[in-house]
Amino acid sequence: MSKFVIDAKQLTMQFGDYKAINALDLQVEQGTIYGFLGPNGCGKTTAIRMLTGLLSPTAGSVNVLGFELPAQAEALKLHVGYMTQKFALYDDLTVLENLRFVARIYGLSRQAMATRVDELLENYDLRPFANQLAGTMSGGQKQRLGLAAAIIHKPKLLFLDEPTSAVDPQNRRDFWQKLFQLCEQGASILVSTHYMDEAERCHKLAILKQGVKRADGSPDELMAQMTAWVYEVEGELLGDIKQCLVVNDIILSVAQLGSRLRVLVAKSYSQPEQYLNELLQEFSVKVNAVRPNLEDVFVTCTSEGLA
Ligand SMILES: Nc1ncnc2c1ncn2[C@@H]1O[C@H](COP(=O)(O)OP(=O)(O)OP(=O)(O)O)[C@@H](O)[C@H]1O
Repeated sequence: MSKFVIDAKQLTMQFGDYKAINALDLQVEQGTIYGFLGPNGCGKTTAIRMLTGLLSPTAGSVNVLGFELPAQAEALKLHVGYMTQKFALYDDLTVLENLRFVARIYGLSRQAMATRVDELLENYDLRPFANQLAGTMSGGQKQRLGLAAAIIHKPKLLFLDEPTSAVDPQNRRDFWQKLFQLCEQGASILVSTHYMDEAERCHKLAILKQGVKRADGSPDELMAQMTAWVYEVEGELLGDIKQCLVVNDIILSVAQLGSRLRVLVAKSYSQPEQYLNELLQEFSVKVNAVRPNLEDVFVTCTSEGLA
């Protein structure tokens, strides 16, 4: 098998006149966590549904774990796990009943089911809730149950669609720790997210906008390839300073962070610091060059008007 667990070429999904995914090329290496980052409605779920074989693309080709989709979608199902955005288990079954139910769907024998369910109750801190109805659990507990159910059949590839949207930062950290453990055991993971701290944890990621991949690579590569300079402007009258900056074409974004403005300047301009100082000479300001972060990359890639 190729070293790629996902190899998609020119994958396209058209709903009527609208291209939800437009000519997506994607390669995900075995044993890695790959992130899909993008604003609401950019096509993350649609892409994941095509990569799991649940949705047939209107054009392009995709090979997942050696299976050609959509032709071999049925055979692929036993080898992948999929955790959807919303809790997809039964609220009126207990934790134990839910896990046993999913185990039966995947055809685990009685003995294998008992061993695996016990293992998951332990590893995912679900034992104290084993006999509690799933619908009465907290967001974090539901998320652990959702992940346990998605991996009950030990899939080689796991798809997670915004898995942490309903949990607090500590639960998010714990959840990511589990993902890294799964990776160490040989699984590969594709995860969609809105959170920059999650994106930074991925080995590689793609930034999507309106169905088009705007950039991909490791977080470090993406930051190095950024097409904008990043500055922070300190001073008084930040509202007026912002107004003065945003009307300029080479300023891609201005965002207030407490008592500073974070300003992205197009890299096509060669003397950005001098430019900012001249532009803001009527104000008393300090302009500092700073290191880009993933949020800057995201903003640059998804800004309106960028080619
Ligand atoms: N079955 C469908 N029929 C028509 N349009 C659809 C269908 N499924 C998705 N879309 C459209 O495709 C676009 C992408 O939707 P998708 O759910 O993939 O985005 P997303 O990036 O997952 O969004 P979010 O982050 O909000 O979950 C949206 O404009 C959506 O309305």
